[in-house]
Amino acid sequence: GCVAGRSTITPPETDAMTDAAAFTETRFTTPARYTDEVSAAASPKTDITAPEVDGVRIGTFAGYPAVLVETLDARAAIALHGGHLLSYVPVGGEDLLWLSPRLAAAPAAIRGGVPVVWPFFGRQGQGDDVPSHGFVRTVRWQLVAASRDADGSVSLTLAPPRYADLGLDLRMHLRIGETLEQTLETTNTGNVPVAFTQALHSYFRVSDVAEVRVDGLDGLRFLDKNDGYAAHTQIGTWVLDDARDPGRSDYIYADAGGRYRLDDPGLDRRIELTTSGSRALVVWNPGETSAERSSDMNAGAWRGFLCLEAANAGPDIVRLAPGKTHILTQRVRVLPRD
Ligand SMILES: O=P(O)(O)OC[C@H]1O[C@@H](O)[C@H](O)[C@@H](O)[C@@H]1O
Repeated sequence: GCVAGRSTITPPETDAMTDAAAFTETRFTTPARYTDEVSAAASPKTDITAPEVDGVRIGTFAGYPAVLVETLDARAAIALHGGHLLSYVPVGGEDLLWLSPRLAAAPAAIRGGVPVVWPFFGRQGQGDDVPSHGFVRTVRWQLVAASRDADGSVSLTLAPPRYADLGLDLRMHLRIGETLEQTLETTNTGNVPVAFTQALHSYFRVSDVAEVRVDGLDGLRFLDKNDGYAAHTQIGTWVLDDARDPGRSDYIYADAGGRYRLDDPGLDRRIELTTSGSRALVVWNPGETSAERSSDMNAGAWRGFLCLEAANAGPDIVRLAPGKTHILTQRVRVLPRD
């Protein structure tokens, strides 16, 4: 199809950003509890007590036990499996998120929504012995707190199992209202500094990934994971234009400004994503070839989403001293197209 703009991909400049010596992530070992937690997640529990908060229920969504939220401004569903936001629908609009109609059975990671990637992105800085994207996607989380705010929005706090041997503790906060606000709060509970990576791996629903564009990346350097992490410079808006596979994009943008817009003429909407505590944005779509090998996506499904991942990844590594807390927040809302 014909696209509004084209991103120009320059030849690789330097491999300095992929120099192993520049990366000093903590090498994590799988927490002792992890395997048991994953086995337990294979048979999701449904006997969850609902908090007594207006607009908050416990039910199921896409077959998963979930926290169901309804406010005057939006509806949302959060699976306890993975603490995974599955759906966010502003009132009068359509879901901002894409969720695969062909999900793999639990305890597999859920394809779509907003997977929580923590405490490492992919296997960045790790060995082959750890699961890709960390230790919280495939285990059962707890709902820790829920409240209704003065403006009618609902705030939730969820937490994955506590892995004492990790030396890090994670809490996730969600605020469901006119805007979706999602925060990963990581505390160093040990007595040594920890360097970690992470992402809120949002799958945004689009009319056709080949017809959308992403603003807010112009001039940024990015690492192409499909090209051995070679560094390139983005010129103009992001559009899907990898000649090797027209559907493929696996880019980590560095020193990113934290404000991005996904323009979708087909759905007649613009999604605005703003972030704080994050200097990386990952723009991912598997492309046709790799999507076809995937057991949890229907044929052609890759056209229906684009992942914009608010991340600390690539050169953006969080270094956290004992007792300190890091906060990554994303805010998502729909803007009118003009
Ligand atoms: O299939 P998974 O584990 O959910 O990962 C999906 C993708 O997630 C992206 O964040 C990575 O950059 C990709 O390389 C990866 O393929």
